[in-house]
Amino acid sequence: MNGSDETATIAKAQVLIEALPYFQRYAGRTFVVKYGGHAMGDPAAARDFAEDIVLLKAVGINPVVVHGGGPQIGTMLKKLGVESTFVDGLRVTDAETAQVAEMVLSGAINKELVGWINQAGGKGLGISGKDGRLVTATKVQRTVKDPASNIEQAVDLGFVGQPAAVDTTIIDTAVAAGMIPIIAPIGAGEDGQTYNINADTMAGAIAAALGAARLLLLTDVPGVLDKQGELLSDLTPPDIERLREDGTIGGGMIPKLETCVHAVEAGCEAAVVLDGRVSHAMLLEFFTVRGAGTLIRAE
Ligand SMILES: Nc1ncnc2c1ncn2[C@@H]1O[C@H](COP(=O)(O)OP(=O)(O)O)[C@@H](O)[C@H]1O
Ligand SMILES: CC(=O)N[C@@H](CCC(=O)OP(=O)(O)O)C(=O)O
Repeated sequence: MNGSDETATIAKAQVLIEALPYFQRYAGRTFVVKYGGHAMGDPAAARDFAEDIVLLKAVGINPVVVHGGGPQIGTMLKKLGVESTFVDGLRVTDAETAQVAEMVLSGAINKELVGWINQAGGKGLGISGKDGRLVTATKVQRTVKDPASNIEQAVDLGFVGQPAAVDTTIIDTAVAAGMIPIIAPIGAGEDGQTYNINADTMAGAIAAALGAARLLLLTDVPGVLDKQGELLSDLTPPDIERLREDGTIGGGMIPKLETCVHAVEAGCEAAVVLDGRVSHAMLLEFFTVRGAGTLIRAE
């Protein structure tokens, strides 16, 4: 072992020693982790992510992974010559787009993630919201303001769904059998219609239904930032409302934080927005005194 290997090993051991009380505190609890499509782009980071998930399982925590894949769906649609548009961060989904989204999310990405988890020594079980009737979806209804008249008008997003009911039996069964559920954000309606669901929304609904100790949203920023770009480390739902009103948060951060508020108000203990680009970001968040990212708790 050379000098720099030794230093790295000592640093890892120090993180693990610091982590011991946290392992005990969370043993037997569920962590729902949303892994976004952007974060998956870097194979080294993906390997670290899979190792962290398997480590959580090894120390007695039950990780449940919900993955995205927006950029990957976009690439496939482009190859097929299909145009994609978004309303409030949601992909307008016609029948062909729904088919492509299911193929990319439930087929390619889901199985790739299962592969990484298995390579890291875990037992991944790849499913979507359809399996075991995990998520029954209903169509999302949205309105947008017409800039000319300032009047709210209904906009049809097609087959974009939201979880209306969550039956966690398949997750409970997989966890009891020592597996790590890896969930694609696709659901079916009562009538069997396939719905494309925003991955943050899917993760929040599952975290709420499981009464998870944590909902973790791994994204491409250090957390929620103030107007000066400084990290806001603790937020409550009223803080989030204020940040929204004064324009501090925008874009994709709005649905993300809506999901966090919904989850913590519906039974998840706390949600965290953190930087999925940072190596071992989850371990730093959970198992160090300093933490990382933005923690959101109900008041
Ligand atoms: N106050 C804020 N703090 C951090 N990010 C913000 C804020 N307001 C808007 N954002 C945007 O939200 C983005 C994260 O949301 P999104 O792009 O939907 O992430 P993901 O693809 O990981 O789901 C950031 O990259 C940033 O551009
Ligand atoms: C309705 C809707 O927008 N669904 C998303 C599902 C994937 C997703 O949310 O992936 P990320 O987390 O990587 O963005 C989409 O079609 O892109």
